[in-house]
Formats: sequence, structure tokens, C-alpha cells
Amino acid sequence: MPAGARVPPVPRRLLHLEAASPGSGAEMAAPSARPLSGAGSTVRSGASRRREREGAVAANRRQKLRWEGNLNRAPLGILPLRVFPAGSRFSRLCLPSPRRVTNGGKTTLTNRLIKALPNCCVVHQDDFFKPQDQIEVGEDGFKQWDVLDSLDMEAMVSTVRAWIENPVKFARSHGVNVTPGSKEPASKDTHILVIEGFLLYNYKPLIDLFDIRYYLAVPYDECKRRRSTRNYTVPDPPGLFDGHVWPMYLKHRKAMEDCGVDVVYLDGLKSRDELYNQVFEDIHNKLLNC
Ligand SMILES: Nc1ncnc2c1ncn2[C@@H]1O[C@H](COP(=O)(O)OP(=O)(O)OP(=O)(O)O)[C@@H](O)[C@H]1O
Ligand SMILES: NC(=O)c1ccc[n+]([C@@H]2O[C@H](CO)[C@@H](O)[C@H]2O)c1
Repeated sequence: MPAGARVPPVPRRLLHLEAASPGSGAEMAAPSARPLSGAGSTVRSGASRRREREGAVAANRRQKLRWEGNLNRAPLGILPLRVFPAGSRFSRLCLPSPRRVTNGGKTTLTNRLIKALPNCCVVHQDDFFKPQDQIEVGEDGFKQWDVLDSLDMEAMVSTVRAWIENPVKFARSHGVNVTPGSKEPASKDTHILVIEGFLLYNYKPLIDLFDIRYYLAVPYDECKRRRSTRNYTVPDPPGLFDGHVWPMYLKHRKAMEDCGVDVVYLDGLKSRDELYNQVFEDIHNKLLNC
């Protein structure tokens, strides 16, 4: 994304939702504009009520400005998001990617998110596939692409850790523009890492690094249809989907659920725009709450 680009303005709906939600802090900033009534209430003049209403409107406006101003600030360790003080004095937000079934639309969604989010880098799990001659052939006769052993997961975790250590250096070395003038992370900067892949939540050293975990899934028929239109660097041999890809997907999903990994499920049958809006708003809300 271009240097200095900001997170687009928060949709008004979001601000209102936030303002209405308990514990958002809005109640404190905006005293109730409702006239008091009932037993024990004080009878007040119209002018007094008008002054109170005007005060509440002004307080609401100040609160909104604070939220908008917060967008470019780092999460300072308060919220439901995990922050990374590790190795530096800076907090950062690490977002996992839509981990999903193959062809769930993860790349499509990720590409839109990384354009819209500030100081945002991405790590693709597919970049860590081992060379083809190191992929084992199973008893079923298929090369076992859809298992953790087909990936160099240690290298992947090292890459994520390099970002955690110094997101600005990481961004620069990967050609991502960061907030202008940042020679090193500043405490007011928010840095985001999106990690996208199909086997993220079955590898313990990675699971705990995420602040938010999305899981994008599509049903069997749609998945098979989309997969049949794809050309991977190593093309699928006949029968791979039913003989290996789908059974491995079910197995890994069950293992993830049995371990109680906390994920936000996304319906991959939704349109590209719906998915993008849902995830972007979700992330945006979390940033607002930092
Ligand atoms: N929301 C959507 N609705 C319909 N089709 C979609 C949607 N998102 C993506 N697609 C299409 O599905 C196919 C797979 O999308 P994409 O490459 O984003 O999936 P993926 O999960 O990254 O797959 P893989 O990891 O196997 O490469 C593409 O042809 C893409 O255009
Ligand atoms: N990217 C590759 O080299 C490659 C080779 C063979 C199969 N795949 C498939 O990619 C999907 C994950 O994105 C998995 O379902 C693999 O089967 C990828």
C-alpha cells in the first residue's frame, strides 16, 4: 500500500455499534441525553436539558475523533488482541490469515486486506512447500501435499518471528511501504502481519502467535468445483481431490477442533465483497479497541 496511506474511515454503522456497546467507553464520554424522569428525579428547565443534550453530542463527537485517531496507533496491550512486546518496546498486532480449505478464497480475500490495512505484510504458507522430490508418496499412491510434513514449517515460523522482531525492517526488505519517516518501529505505529495458508492451526508453534484466527470454509461440491479450475505448479493427478485433499482437510479440521483452537469461521460461499467487508470491519473494530 502507498506510504502514509491510512485505514479508510470507519463506516458510521461501526461507530454507532461501538458507541452502543457496553464497556466501549462511550458511555463515560457521553452522558445520557435522555431527560430524567420518575421518582426522585429533579425537574429541570428546557434550557438545562438542551445544554445537557448539546454536551452529550459534543462528547460523542470527541469520542469519535479519538477512535479515528486511534487507528494509526499501536495496540498498547489492553485488548483482546495479543500484542508482541517481544524483543522490542513496541506492541504490534498480528493477524492470521484466513486459514481455509483449499480454494476457499483465501488468496482473494488476503490480497484485498493487505491493500487496505496499514503497514501490512503477508506470509504465504504455500511459499514453504518442500521441493517436489521431497514430498512423500502415500500408501494411496498420491504425493502427500496436504500434510505438515510437506512444508518447511520451521522456516515459516522463523519468517514470522523476523517480522515480530522488526516489522519495519521486514516490510522494507519485502518491498512494503511503511509509514513515512519510520526508520524503526515507533510506539504509535500499528503493524499488521497477515499469514495465509491451508494448515496453520495444526502447528502448535504458530497457533499461539495469532491474535485473530479466521477459518474460511466452503462445502465439498463447491470446493471440488473450484479446485478443478486451478493450475498449481504441480498439477493435481486424477483422483487427488477425493483421495487425498478432501480427507486431509477433514482430518486436520477435526484435529483443530478437538484441540479447541479458537477461530472465527467464515462462510466461503459469501461473495468476495461480503467476506472482505466482514473481515475488514472485524479487524477495524479490534484496532479501534486497542
Ligand atoms: N467469495 C468467492 N466466491 C466465488 N468464487 C471465489 C470467491 N473467492 C474466490 N473465488 C474463486 O475461487 C478460486 C480460488 O480462490 P483463491 O485462489 O482465493 O482460493 P485459495 O483458498 O487461496 O486457494 P489455494 O490456496 O488452493 O490457492 C478462484 O478461482 C477465485 O476466483
Ligand atoms: N504450491 C505448490 O507448489 C503446490 C503443489 C501441489 C499442490 N498444492 C496444493 O496447494 C494447496 C494449498 O494451497 C494444497 O491443497 C496442495 O494440494 C500446491
